[in-house]
Amino acid sequence: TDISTHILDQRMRSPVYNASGVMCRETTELEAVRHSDAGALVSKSCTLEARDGNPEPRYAATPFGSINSMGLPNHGYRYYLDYAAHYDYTDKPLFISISGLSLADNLHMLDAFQRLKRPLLPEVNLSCPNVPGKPQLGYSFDDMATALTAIHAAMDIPFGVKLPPYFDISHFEMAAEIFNRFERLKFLTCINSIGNGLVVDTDSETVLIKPKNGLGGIGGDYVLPTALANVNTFYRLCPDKQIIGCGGIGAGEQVFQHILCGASAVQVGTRLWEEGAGLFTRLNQELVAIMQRKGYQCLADFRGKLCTL
Ligand SMILES: C=Cc1c(C(=O)O)[nH]c(=O)[nH]c1=O
Repeated sequence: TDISTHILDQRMRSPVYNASGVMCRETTELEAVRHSDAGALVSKSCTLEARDGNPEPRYAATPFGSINSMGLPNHGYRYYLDYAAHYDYTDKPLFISISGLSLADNLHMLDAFQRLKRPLLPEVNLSCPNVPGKPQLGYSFDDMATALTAIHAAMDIPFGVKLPPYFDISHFEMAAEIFNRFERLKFLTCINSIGNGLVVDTDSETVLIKPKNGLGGIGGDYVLPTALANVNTFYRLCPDKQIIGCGGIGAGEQVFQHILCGASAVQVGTRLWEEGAGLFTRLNQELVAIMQRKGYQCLADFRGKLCTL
């Protein structure tokens, strides 16, 4: 049973890896993912300068997932640039998440990464919901089109975007029309957390996290139907791009479902935060078991083959 996959021309022995933001801010964390059974790794979204992020508590696990308002804590892009400069790309693909506070910052960082002349894969984050005062690009179609036009003009290497969840068919169509303008935009990672949820503790009658009156991005089981809808809809609307699925993955079954909906690879956030890097070994084993039960030899046997009624 072969669970390998490719993003562009880069082979992954497993289709599963971390979601940006989880187990990827420190080089020690990136190395833990690299030494695990994950098929790739992605770094924490970076900004021009290092950031402490929002006051704690800023992450909480809940019965069916998680809520976070980290506030983009990271060491600044040079830290991840150094990791990318020395990385051994023959091992597993390295994705670099970029989340500048301005288009100029994004262009500056992306240029620095492409000048490394290394096969890293930039994932431009259009969907951070937790930087106070910064509306996320993914929900402003004109601003997103402007930013992607400038990024595409500046980028010689292929890149991807990390997208927020969309919920309205016309929004799917408008977003896809924008993405399809850009040939070197090669992958779409769907979805980021569902922004600005609120989790309340009944006993204390209090929110769980400190920033933003307790509002934060929702992940985990709660978001699986939305994640699958975004994966499958962009899979159908953007046939020249690969889709990376993210959202609601806790077992091999959800890995299978994301791939069935069209994903070429999948990322795990909440479940990885809660379980640790051994998760990847478990997910790979569970995916193999499902494939064997169904008689599939490889991921292409079922990728994108979701049946409709
Ligand atoms: C990059 C900021 C993000 C953050 C964060 O750092 O607060 N949390 C998310 O759930 N998604 C993000 O994209």
